[in-house]
Amino acid sequence: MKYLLDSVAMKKIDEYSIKTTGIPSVVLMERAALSVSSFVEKLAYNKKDSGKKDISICVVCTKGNNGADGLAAIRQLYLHGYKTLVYEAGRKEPGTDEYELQKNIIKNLEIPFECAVQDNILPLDEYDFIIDAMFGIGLSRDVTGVYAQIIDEINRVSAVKVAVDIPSGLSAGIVQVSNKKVKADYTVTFGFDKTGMVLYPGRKYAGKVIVSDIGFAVSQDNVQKILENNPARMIEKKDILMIPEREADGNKGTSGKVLIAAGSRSMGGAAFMSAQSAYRSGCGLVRVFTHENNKNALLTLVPESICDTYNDKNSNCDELTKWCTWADCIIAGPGLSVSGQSEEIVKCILQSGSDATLILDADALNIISENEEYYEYISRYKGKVIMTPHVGEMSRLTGKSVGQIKGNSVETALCYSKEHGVICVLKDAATVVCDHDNIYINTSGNCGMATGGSGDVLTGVIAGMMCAGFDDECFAAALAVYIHGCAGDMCRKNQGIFSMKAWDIAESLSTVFTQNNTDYN
Ligand SMILES: NC(=O)C1=CN([C@@H]2O[C@H](COP(=O)(O)OP(=O)(O)OC[C@H]3O[C@@H](n4cnc5c(N)ncnc54)[C@H](O)[C@@H]3O)[C@@H](O)[C@H]2O)[C@H](O)CC1
Ligand SMILES: [K+]
Repeated sequence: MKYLLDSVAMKKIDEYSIKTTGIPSVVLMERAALSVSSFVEKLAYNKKDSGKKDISICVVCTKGNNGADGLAAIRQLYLHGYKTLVYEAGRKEPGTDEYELQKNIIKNLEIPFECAVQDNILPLDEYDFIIDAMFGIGLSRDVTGVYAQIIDEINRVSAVKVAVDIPSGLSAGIVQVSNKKVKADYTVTFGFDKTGMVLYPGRKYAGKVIVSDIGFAVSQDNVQKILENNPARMIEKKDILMIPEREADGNKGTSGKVLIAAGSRSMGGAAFMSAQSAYRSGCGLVRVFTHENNKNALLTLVPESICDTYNDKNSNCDELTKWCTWADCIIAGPGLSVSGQSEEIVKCILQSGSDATLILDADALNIISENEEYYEYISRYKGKVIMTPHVGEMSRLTGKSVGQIKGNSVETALCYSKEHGVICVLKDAATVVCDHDNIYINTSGNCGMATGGSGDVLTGVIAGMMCAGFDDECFAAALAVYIHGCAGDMCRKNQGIFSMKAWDIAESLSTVFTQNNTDYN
C-alpha cells in the first residue's frame, strides 16, 4: 500500500522535513532537480543518433519553488553539455528565496534566458525536451493569461514533455481548480504519489509517473503520524501477498461459503460470471440462488456450484432465508432485474437475520435507489454491507449527475459510505473504495474492462477476499478491486483491449494469484 498525498499533506511533509528535522530546503531542491535532470538525460541518451550538443532542452518556469526545481535541473543539464533555454513567466516581483537563489546561479553561468510576453509566446518547436516547471503543488486557482498561453504552446509542440512534480495546471488533490493543464509524457514527482495524478482526469495528463525519493524526512511508515487526516492509499502488487494462507487442514466449508442471489428469467450470465470468479478467488462453496431457467446453463458452465431456484410463481424466500444464514458472504443483485419479485428477494436477504458480509450490486442497487425504505433494512442488517455502484448506479442512488460524480468521485463515495454506514466501491476508471475512515484509489485495470459482465466478475472476487480471512473488510474490498484490475491487464495482453470479455477476466484470475505466489500451497 502506498499513500497518495495532496498539496496540504505535501506541504506538511515539506515543512516537517525542513523546519522540524532541519534538512535545508535547498538540499531537497537539488535532489529534486537531480532526479529530473538525470531522468531527462536518460531519455536523451536514447536518442542515440544525436550528440549532446544537438539535443535542445527548454525549461518553462514561474517564480515559485517548482520553477526553482526547474532552474536547478536545467543548470545541471547545461553543465552536461546540452543546448538549453530558460523560459520564465511571471510578474515583475522577485520569486521565492529559492527561486532567486537558483536564478542567480543561472545568471552567473550565463545560461540563455528569455522572459515570456503575453500574446507573444515563444514558439517551442525547436526543442527535443520541455521541462514543465511552472506550477507544482502550489497551484491555487485557474490558469489564465500568459500561463495559459504557454501551456497551449507546450501542448501544441511535439517535444517530449517532462513535468516537475506534477503537470502544471493539475491539482494534487481530489478537486481540480484549473481547466488548463500541461499534458506530460512523464512526471517526476517528489517523495509520494499525488492523489490528483491517480484520479481521472489527472491520470491522463501525468503520463508515466516516476516517484523520486528526494530525502524528505518522512517515510511511508510514518506519514500518518505527521498528518491529521487519513490520506488516500493505493494498493500495489506486493499487497496480494497479504492474502492469508489457506488452512492446511481446512475443508470446503472452512474456505468460505458464498450465496449468490443473481440472474432473472432472461438474464442468467451475471450469475455464472459471479459464481465462476468467486471459485477462482478461493471461495470453498458457491451456492447460486437464481431463476429456474438458468439452472442447466449454470451447472454446465460452473458445475462446482450448487443451485437453488425461484420461479415466476414462487420467490422461494423461506429457502433463501435459510441459505442466507448458512453463508459467510452474500452477493445480491447481478442480473436480478428490477421487479416486484426481485424486490422481494433483496428484502428477504436484508431481513434474513444473517451476519454474513453482504455485497449489494447492480439491480439490488437499482431497487434501493427506487425504494428509500431499503436503507432502513440496510442499517438493521447484522453483517457488513458493501455496495458496488458504477457511476450510473451511483447517480440513481444519490440523485447527483454522472458528471458531478465523475468530477468528485472520492467525496461522493466517502459521503455515501458515511451516510449509510457501508463500504462503498464506486466503480469507474479509477475505482474508489472507502469506509468511514479509509480511502483507496485503484490503479490497476484498463478501458477494455468497460464491458458487460466485468462488474459481475468483481463481485465474485470481492466475495473471495471476504472469505480469505482479512480483519479489515475495506482493505480486502480494495485488494479485490486491484486483483480484478490485474486480471483485466492480463486480458489486455492475451486477448487485447477490444476482444477481451468478462469471462476472460474471470479466467485470468488464477494467473494473477499464482504469479504473486499466493497459490495457497
Ligand atoms: N524545499 C522546498 O520547498 C521544495 C519544494 N519543491 C517544489 O516546490 C513546489 C511547490 O512550490 P511553491 O512555491 O509552493 O508553489 P509552485 O511553484 O507550485 O507555484 C508557484 C506560485 O504560483 C502561484 N500560483 C498558484 N496558482 C497560480 C495560477 N493559477 N496562476 C498564477 N499563479 C499561480 C502561487 O502563488 C505559487 O506560490 C513543489 O511542487 C516542488 O516542485 C521540491 O519538492 C523540493 C523541495
Ligand atoms: K510542473
